[in-house]
Amino acid sequence: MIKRGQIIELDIEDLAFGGKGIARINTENGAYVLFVQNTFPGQRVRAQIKKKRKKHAECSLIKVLKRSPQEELSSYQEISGAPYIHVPPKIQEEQKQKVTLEVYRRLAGLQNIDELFDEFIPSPEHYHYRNKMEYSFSCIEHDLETDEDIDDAFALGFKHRGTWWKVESLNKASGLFDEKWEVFLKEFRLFLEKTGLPAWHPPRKEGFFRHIVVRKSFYEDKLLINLVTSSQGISDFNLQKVADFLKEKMGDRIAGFQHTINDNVADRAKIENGDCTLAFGKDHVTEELNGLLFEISMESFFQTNPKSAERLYNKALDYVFEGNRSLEGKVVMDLFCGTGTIGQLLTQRTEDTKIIGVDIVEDAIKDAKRNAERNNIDGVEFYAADVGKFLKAYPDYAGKIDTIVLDPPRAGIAPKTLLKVIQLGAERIVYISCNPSTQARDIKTLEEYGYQTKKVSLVDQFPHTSHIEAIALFEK
Ligand SMILES: C[S@@+](CC[C@H](N)C(=O)[O-])C[C@H]1O[C@@H](n2cnc3c(N)ncnc32)[C@H](O)[C@@H]1O
Repeated sequence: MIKRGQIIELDIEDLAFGGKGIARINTENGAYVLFVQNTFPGQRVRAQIKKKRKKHAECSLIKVLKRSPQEELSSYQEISGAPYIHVPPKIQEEQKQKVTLEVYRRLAGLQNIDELFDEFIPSPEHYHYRNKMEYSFSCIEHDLETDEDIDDAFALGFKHRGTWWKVESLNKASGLFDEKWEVFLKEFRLFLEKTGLPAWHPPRKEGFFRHIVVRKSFYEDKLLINLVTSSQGISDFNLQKVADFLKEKMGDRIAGFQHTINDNVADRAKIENGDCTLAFGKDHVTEELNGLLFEISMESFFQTNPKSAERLYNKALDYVFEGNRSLEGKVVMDLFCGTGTIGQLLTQRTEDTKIIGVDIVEDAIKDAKRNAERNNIDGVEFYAADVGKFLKAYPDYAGKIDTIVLDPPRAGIAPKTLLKVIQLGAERIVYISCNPSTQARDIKTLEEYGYQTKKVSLVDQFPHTSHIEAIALFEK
């Protein structure tokens, strides 16, 4: 019988939601199922047993030993964040649709999901679609050619799958982000290495270079660069020299270059936070969505695939207005509104509608207010608050809200908050989710309290990953 920690070779036969490949083995107690994250049917893989249950085990992928016959080797460097880079996009999309609809059937109890399913909306671009990328430095490098670790290295790229300390240097474009920048990254790494200052040592929590965060505006075709370092050895660091090198090599593609000193060693600390100096340019970029302009600073949330986000928002608004409804004189709530994009886009389709946006992040609300002003939008009010607390503090909204747009984070809506949302008694709810499994759980509750699921669409915001965005329409 298999044991936890054991390393095993498996043939992946099928796919489950969340990028979990399914393998089966025979044991003395009968057939046994093993799920291996980030794998694809047809692959032979080496995996490690992480969690063992009576009838199944969860494994982590160590290495793909044989590619699936459905894969076509792409010229991009495979990174842990894009396990399906070699699977043709059309096949990725078919698989995503199949496994996601199964989640609604199984977890939400929607046996008629095939009838409710409206459409699968692919990403307009399958490559170079991301508008933000975070690269890590480490002096422990995982060498992709030899599959061995190198200490005292100067690696810059992405974490080796399943580790937080080893980095695989990016030597060519990943296919996800700006190609010109990623081709340049190797040259930038060699330049930074020559400063003599060390890359971060994650286990020892010492070193100088920690991360590079890059934001891209497709509208301006510009990049905002944030170099994050510690303060260890800062007196030997010449920021101007780095700025000059960036200017020389990337020219006016760089909107701004900032240097952040972050000495916080907590693993989950937000890496962009810390003392920030703007070396040149500006500290934000501007993106366009459906004709409206949004200023995005380094820290604020913005949909990662803006071209696909336009399709997502259009579909969500189609659901809000479906059946030629008029929202004139009505109140709409945009809960978990981030920088307020949905509420602002909604005003393009209606007049004299009051929109209330709520998000817990104060900076996002500040951005939302500033962007609404810049786009000359009236009738939208934004509040920085926890949605649950906000609804508790304003019980008078109950019975007065016509439509609610919900777009919670991956973890979904806290059960108590969902009940408060239901108590508002809105006629219609449009629920956007980046995690259909938590959405499916919430659908069960919504249906129990009298909301009927009318339609579900899927939007592929994240090609080459297992992630998918869903939009569901509910009516009372
Ligand atoms: C998926 S984003 C939605 C953003 C927005 N709809 C958009 O498209 O830009 C989820 C948002 O929920 C916010 N959030 C997370 N927990 C929250 C809470 N308890 N109350 C209010 N907002 C919360 C996050 O700050 C984040 O902006």
